[in-house]
Amino acid sequence: MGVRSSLHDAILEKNIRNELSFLLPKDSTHSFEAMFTELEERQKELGIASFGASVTTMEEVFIRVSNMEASEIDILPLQSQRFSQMSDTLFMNQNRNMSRNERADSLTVNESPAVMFNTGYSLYQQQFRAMFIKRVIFSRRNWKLILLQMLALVGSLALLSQADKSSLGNMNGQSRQMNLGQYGQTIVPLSISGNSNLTLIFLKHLKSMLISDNHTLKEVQGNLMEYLIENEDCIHLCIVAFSIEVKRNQTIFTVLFNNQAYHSPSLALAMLDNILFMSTSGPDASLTVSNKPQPHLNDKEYSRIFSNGYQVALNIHFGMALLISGYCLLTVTERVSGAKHIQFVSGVYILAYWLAALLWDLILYFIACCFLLVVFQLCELDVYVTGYHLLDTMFILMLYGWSAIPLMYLLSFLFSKSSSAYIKLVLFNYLSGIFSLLIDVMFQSDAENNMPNANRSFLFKSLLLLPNYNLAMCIINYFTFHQTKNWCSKIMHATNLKCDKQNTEKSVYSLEGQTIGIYIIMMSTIGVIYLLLIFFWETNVWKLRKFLNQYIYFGIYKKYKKGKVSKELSGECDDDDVENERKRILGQPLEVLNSAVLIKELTKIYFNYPVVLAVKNISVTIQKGECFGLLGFNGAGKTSAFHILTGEEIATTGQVFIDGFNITDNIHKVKSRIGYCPQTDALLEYMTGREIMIMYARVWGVSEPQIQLHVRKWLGSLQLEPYADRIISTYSGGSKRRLCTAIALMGKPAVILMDEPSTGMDPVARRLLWDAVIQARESGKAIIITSHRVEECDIFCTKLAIMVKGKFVCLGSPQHLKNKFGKFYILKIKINTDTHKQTLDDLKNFIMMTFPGSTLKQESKEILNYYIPSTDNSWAKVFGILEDAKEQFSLEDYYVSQITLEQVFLTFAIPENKGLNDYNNVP
Ligand SMILES: Nc1ncnc2c1ncn2[C@@H]1O[C@H](COP(=O)(O)OP(=O)(O)OP(=O)(O)O)[C@@H](O)[C@H]1O
Repeated sequence: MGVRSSLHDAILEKNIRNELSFLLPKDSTHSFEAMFTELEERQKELGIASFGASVTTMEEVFIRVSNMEASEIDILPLQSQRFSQMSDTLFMNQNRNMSRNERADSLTVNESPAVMFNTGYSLYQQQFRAMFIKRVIFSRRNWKLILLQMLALVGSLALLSQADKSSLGNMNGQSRQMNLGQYGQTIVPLSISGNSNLTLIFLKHLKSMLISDNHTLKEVQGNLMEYLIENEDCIHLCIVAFSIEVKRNQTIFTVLFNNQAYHSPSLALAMLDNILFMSTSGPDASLTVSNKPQPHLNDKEYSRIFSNGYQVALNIHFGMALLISGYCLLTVTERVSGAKHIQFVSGVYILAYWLAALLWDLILYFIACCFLLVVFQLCELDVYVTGYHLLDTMFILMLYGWSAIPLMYLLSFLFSKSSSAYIKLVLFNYLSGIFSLLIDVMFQSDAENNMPNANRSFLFKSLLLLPNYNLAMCIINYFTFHQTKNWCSKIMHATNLKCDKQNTEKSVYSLEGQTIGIYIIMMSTIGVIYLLLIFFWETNVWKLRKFLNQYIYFGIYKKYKKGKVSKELSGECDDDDVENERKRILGQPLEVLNSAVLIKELTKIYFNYPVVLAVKNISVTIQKGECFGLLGFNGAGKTSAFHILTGEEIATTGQVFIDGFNITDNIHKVKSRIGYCPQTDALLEYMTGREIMIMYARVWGVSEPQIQLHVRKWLGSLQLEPYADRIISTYSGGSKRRLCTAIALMGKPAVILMDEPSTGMDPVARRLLWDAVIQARESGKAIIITSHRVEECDIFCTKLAIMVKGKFVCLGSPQHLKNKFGKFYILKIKINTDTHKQTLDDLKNFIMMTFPGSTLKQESKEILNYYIPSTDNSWAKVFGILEDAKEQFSLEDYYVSQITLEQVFLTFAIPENKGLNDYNNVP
């Protein structure tokens, strides 16, 4: 054909779809005129839509310097000649622009054996497994946190129970020995009036008795009563006192007791009896006197049975709040970081996602409960752990987990930070437990409160929706029920206990009286209710948001901002390509358009204050095997459009069809058809690169035996193998982007969306990314990409749109845009350093005369940089003239290229500019 016939050593670099790219050796610039002349003359005959030329970029030089040829993966195998010589590259386009070389084949995923994807139940099973393993890995990597939560539960219970232990342990009355030693070292005053044998013997035994416990015997002269009242020491230390009065044939023993000491009367009498017994039976004789309360349940003890149940419930609440609230951490983190959205977009079933999470969290919770039962045992809370009670308690605790964990998941939707979610949920759990109990106690016991019965019953029914209330009531009633039963078995006729047969023989699980049946039923039920609410939220919140956005907010906005809506959202555009595309889409039915992605009059308004019109009525189609580049400045609306395409945001008006499915109506069908690399790295940072890739391979349904190979291949394709077994949080920014890209590409999506995928990547990594994107495009996938690197889009995008303030301002292939908006060539002339000033002036005059309207944009000692109008100056003419000038002015070198896409793009930074017709505005 034209290029080869004129230039034999031209190398076909790429041949993709309707686009050819040649490498032209620099030595052959003399033949360029003939080649371009032939192309221009035979343009129609050869079916060439447009063509252009560009020069080697610095980036290519950088890669060369980076020794890529030494690497196993030679990503630029065909470009070796480009770097050794300063050559021009010719692009021939038929509406499409160039692509990367086709030889990055050592990486190609297309060559590997066909990957089998599971569907149906096997896929569900695989996804459940992936989600479960993800949770296990999180717990394994954060084992300290998990352990801390468990310790918080058992620790708080153990500590709090320790404080109550005395009251809990003293349920049975204990006997007490009547012994003066129990009061420490005391003073025993003794007053003797008169003498008798008996007095002497008494004195002897009293002394021997007191000496053993180091008590002080104080013989009082005078009035004993006065001594007892007035002596400072005695006021505190005299528990008993003796008085002996000898009257003729009579000796009177009087024993006095301190009536502030609870046991002193019986103690005093016991001492006197002991001494008298020793007097009659010898010094070794002794009487041991003890008191033991009768098993009688007074009102105080009766209320203690109940209060102890309450104490356990209150103590458990604190630890449970610390433990249960922790189950929101991963859920909030995944949602906020966008990792959950990527998982759903990759096709994870909602059921698999939540049930796997619940199963693993229940396993962890079960382990914590086992520790808790050990603490019950250690705290002597026998009623919960003896015999089959252990199983009952475990059953109650597990039911609480079943109801509380889904509630934590549900409430986690309210938070946007995991740390604040945890703190707030701890408070919620603790306070809801405490206050619900308070309300219960207040309204149960306060017979005088004048709340109507209906309201009271409503209040109690509402409390039953709180897992914490149900747990507390189970703990309390279980304790009370068994303690009451215990007491009833000891005292058959306890007046204040209901010990009748009906009460003592009923089951603790019954629904009547102070039992736990109703709470057990409620915990089982609300667990299911909360799970259903989660599924409802996940599946229907979309519809609710759609209704609010499209009908309520937009309806109101339209009413009050009629003028703005008709002006800004009309969809009309000055650019004929944008307008034609819009008309084509509006004028043809969906089936005729038959595109992988169809965006039809899409508008996105953020109804915040102030209202932001982010996307303003854009329409475009993207076919299979096409790569659509969305260019725009910061805040142009690219990410908003992306969010709508992935179902993260709701379109205010308009429709988006992905693979034929309307995303606004059927978001769930669309999801498994998208591979998405978001703007921010939505990775699970506690996993390794390999682990996350394996997880996504399972999510996509890659058959188990093929997973390792498939993952290795994708890790290799983006040169991630060396870091594959490192935790993602230790990756560099560029490596994280590569991983995100690999995840977006690895499945079997029909459409791949990439939001600034190359941000932070070095040139080598970028090349790898381009190769991977090109391979995906060639395999028939539709790709939509946003990037601030315009040259990147120039390389692999087949269609481009530049977005300014939410609108498309131009649309078409890169070559088309360059031809349309860049009505000039860039000419760089390298002059010899020894060129005379006169010759230089002659050269400048020559250029200005030969190419009228040219502008000298830059001038340095060696280089002259001109912009030459392309109208009336064909490629052939320019090359012909410059070849002559090269000899005439002894130029060292020159090259001509068309303008870059970046220059086209930058012109739109000035809104008044409509392309590059006035190249004084060109940067
Ligand atoms: N959640 C939001 N709430 C309110 N306004 C928003 C929200 N997200 C984006 N915007 C606004 O919408 C406009 C478009 O933002 P968007 O993020 O889509 O731009 P972009 O082209 O992706 O920018 P960048 O290149 O910086 O990523 C901006 O004015 C932005 O402030």
